[in-house]
Amino acid sequence: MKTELLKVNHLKVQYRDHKISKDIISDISFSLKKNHCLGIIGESGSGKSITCKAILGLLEKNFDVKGDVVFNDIHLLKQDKRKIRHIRGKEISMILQNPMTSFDPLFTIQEQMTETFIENLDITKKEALGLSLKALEEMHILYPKDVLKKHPHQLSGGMLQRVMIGIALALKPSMIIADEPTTAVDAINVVKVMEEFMRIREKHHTSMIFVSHDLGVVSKIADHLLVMKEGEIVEAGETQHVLNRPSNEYTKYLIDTRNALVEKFYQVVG
Ligand SMILES: Nc1ncnc2c1ncn2[C@@H]1O[C@H](COP(=O)(O)OP(=O)(O)OP(=O)(O)O)[C@@H](O)[C@H]1O
Repeated sequence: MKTELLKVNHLKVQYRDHKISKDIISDISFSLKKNHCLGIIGESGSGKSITCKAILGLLEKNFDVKGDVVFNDIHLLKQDKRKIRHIRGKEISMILQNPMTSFDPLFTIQEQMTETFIENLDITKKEALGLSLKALEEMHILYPKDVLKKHPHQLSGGMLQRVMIGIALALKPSMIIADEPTTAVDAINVVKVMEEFMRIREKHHTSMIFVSHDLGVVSKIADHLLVMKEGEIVEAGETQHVLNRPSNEYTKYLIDTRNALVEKFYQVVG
C-alpha cells in the first residue's frame, strides 16, 4: 500500500523583482506519509512559509516556483487555479500565520464560516450554522453565538486564529498545513489548541505539516522533523532522533537555545 500522501521533489523558489533575483528555496525534497505529522522548524526567514505557500500555489507572480509537488497522485504545480482552489478547500486546509488576512473584513464570522462549510461540505445553511457553533466550541471559544455575529476587526488576533483553526479542523481535510498556528494565541490557549490538533489527528487520521520556530510546540505533535536554514533542509529525521541525536550544528543550536529558555523559565517561576 502506498503510504505517501505528499511528495515534494526538488522544489526551488526564486524571487524576481525588476533586476533583482534572489534564491529563496534552494532545492528541497521531502515527503509526508498518510496519518503522519511533519514538523518544519527553523528561525525567521529560513523559508518555512514560502515552502508551504509554494506547495499550494499561493505565491504571487514574482515568485518563480520549480520542481514537483505530488499530492495523492495529483501534480499540484501543474494544475490550473480553479482545480487547485478546489483541492485547497476540500482536501487540504491551510492555516496561515496572519489570521487577519484570511478573513474578509466586510462579512461577519458567521457569514464566512457558513459559506466555507456550504461550499466545501455540501451541507445546508442550517447544518453549516450548527457546524460553525460546534467548531468554535471545540476551540474553547466562550460565547460562540456572540462571536459568530462579529466582524473580523472586532476580534483579537488570537481569537481569529482559533476561529481559523476551528474552520480548518471542521472541514476534516486529508491534510492540514499549519504555518505557525499558535503564534497569536496566548499561552493558556496554546495548550488547548495543540490538544485539539492532536485530537483531530487521532480521530480523523489527518496528515499534517506543522510549521513553527518553537521546537517545544512542534516536538509535541510531529513524527518527523525538517530543520530549515537559509532556504535549505539542513537536517531531517524522526522527531525523537533529531532531538536526542542531532547531527547538524544548527539543529544543536536550536535545541540548546530551547533548553536554555526552559531552564531560565523554571529558575524564574521557581
Ligand atoms: N513577499 C516577499 N517578497 C520578497 N521576499 C520575501 C517575501 N516573503 C518572504 N520573502 C523572503 O523569503 C525568505 C523566506 O521567508 P519565509 O517567510 O518563508 O521565512 P519563515 O521561515 O517562514 O520565517 P518566519 O518564521 O518569520 O515566518 C526570507 O528571506 C524573506 O525575506
